[in-house]
Amino acid sequence: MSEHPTHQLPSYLNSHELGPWGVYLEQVERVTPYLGKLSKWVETLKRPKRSLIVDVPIELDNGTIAHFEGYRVQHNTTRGPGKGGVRFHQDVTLSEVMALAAWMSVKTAAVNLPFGGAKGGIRIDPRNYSRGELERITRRYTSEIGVIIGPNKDIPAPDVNTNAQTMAWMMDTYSMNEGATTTGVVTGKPVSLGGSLGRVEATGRGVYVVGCEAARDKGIPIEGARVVIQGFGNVGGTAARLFYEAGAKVIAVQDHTGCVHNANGLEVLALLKHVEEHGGVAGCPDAESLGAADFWALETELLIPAALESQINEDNANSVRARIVIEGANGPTTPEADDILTSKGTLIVPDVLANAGGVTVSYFEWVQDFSSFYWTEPEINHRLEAMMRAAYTSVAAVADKHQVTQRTAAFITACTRILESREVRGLYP
Ligand SMILES: NC(=O)C1=CN([C@@H]2O[C@H](COP(=O)(O)OP(=O)(O)OC[C@H]3O[C@@H](n4cnc5c(N)ncnc54)[C@H](O)[C@@H]3O)[C@@H](O)[C@H]2O)C=CC1
Ligand SMILES: O=C(O)CCC(=O)C(=O)O
Repeated sequence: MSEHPTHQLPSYLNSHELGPWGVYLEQVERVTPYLGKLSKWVETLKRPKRSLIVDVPIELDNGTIAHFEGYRVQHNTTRGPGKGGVRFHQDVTLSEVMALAAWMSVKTAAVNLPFGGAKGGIRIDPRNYSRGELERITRRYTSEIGVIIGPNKDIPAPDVNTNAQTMAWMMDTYSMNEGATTTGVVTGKPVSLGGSLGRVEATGRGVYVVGCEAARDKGIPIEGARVVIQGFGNVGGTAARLFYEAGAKVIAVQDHTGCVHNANGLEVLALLKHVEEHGGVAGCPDAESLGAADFWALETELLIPAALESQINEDNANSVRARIVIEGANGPTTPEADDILTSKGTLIVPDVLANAGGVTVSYFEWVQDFSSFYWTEPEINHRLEAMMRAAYTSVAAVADKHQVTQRTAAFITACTRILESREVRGLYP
């Protein structure tokens, strides 16, 4: 009998040097023993279904031509169309987008939305470009990835440094190329274009809801609880406001401009205004500035990483003194840091559960666009909160049953759903 190398990964997929993709592969390794007979299919989770790298050329305001590298990765579409945001960041890589797409597959399955996972990105620091240049970049990128996106194929949404305006340009470009207005091709659009009420705040609201559930499990009252947040954009800023309004004390915030700290609690509304006016938290009045090492070592009930990947790692995990980590960001904790925190008794509510509020309301938006029937904001928030609570309860129950972390429990739930669908669909075209 000849030996066929059936499980050999393509070289670009198998290195643990590959940053976030390596982290994701490690997470899949950890869940495999819990998948029973379905583990036969686990290889499908270790390779993206489709990865597209595109050149995005535009004319800059000064008349020169610039080229940007863009990506769209569809990790898995077994349970439905690809779904996931588009990131504009100078450090975006294919490995990062592959991992972010894979986490979307796990996330949509963990909360049982009828989607697969996808993600996109452009390697650019948007702060260095004018609004007109960003519009041209977004439109050209949309045309380049237009062959693989669509309301039944893959539906982009906002992520780091993109917003409702970016989605409006994407929707308009796709619609012009198709010759028909197609609102359902992206979510996170302006409400005037078929966007959903509540989408802007949805991810932060979901973080708040599962944060309250986790705090209750740990016997921590939200009123007076200390909260430390990294990232003060869409996710971190909204979560900060909701915890602050519920009586928690947001004692420190870090963003790309620095860290600010006030042991008595920051004035979150004033801080949001300061960021709007100055572009970052640095220089905020009534707060002292803090070095990064001191920021991570702050004693706190809740720590919310809401910026980028691998921020809690083997260099700082030992110093973390948080009782609960709520992962607003995607992939903020490396597997090594996961182990260190877990051994210290820290409860980690994983990204694929904690930040699923955004894609949940994106799902509501997609449904509303298809039916052209729009829901009220209280209706949306009520459904979102119910789905987040149900997802938290079911992941916590799986964690309890198998005596594993909530991350492994969320992966067990999600990978089982994806691989069951894979098995019943079969492989042949
Ligand atoms: N926007 C959404 O609906 C969702 C976002 N996420 C994830 O949440 C995280 C944050 O996304 P958004 O809030 O949308 O982005 P955003 O662009 O609105 O805000 C990003 C924040 O991170 C900060 N930041 C960037 N680099 C940093 C660094 N090196 N150190 C400290 N802070 C830094 C920025 O200053 C900013 O405050 C990302 O991991 C994203 O993938 C997850 C689910 C949905
Ligand atoms: O709203 C969406 O479709 C996806 C949001 C996203 O990119 C994420 O959850 O990481």
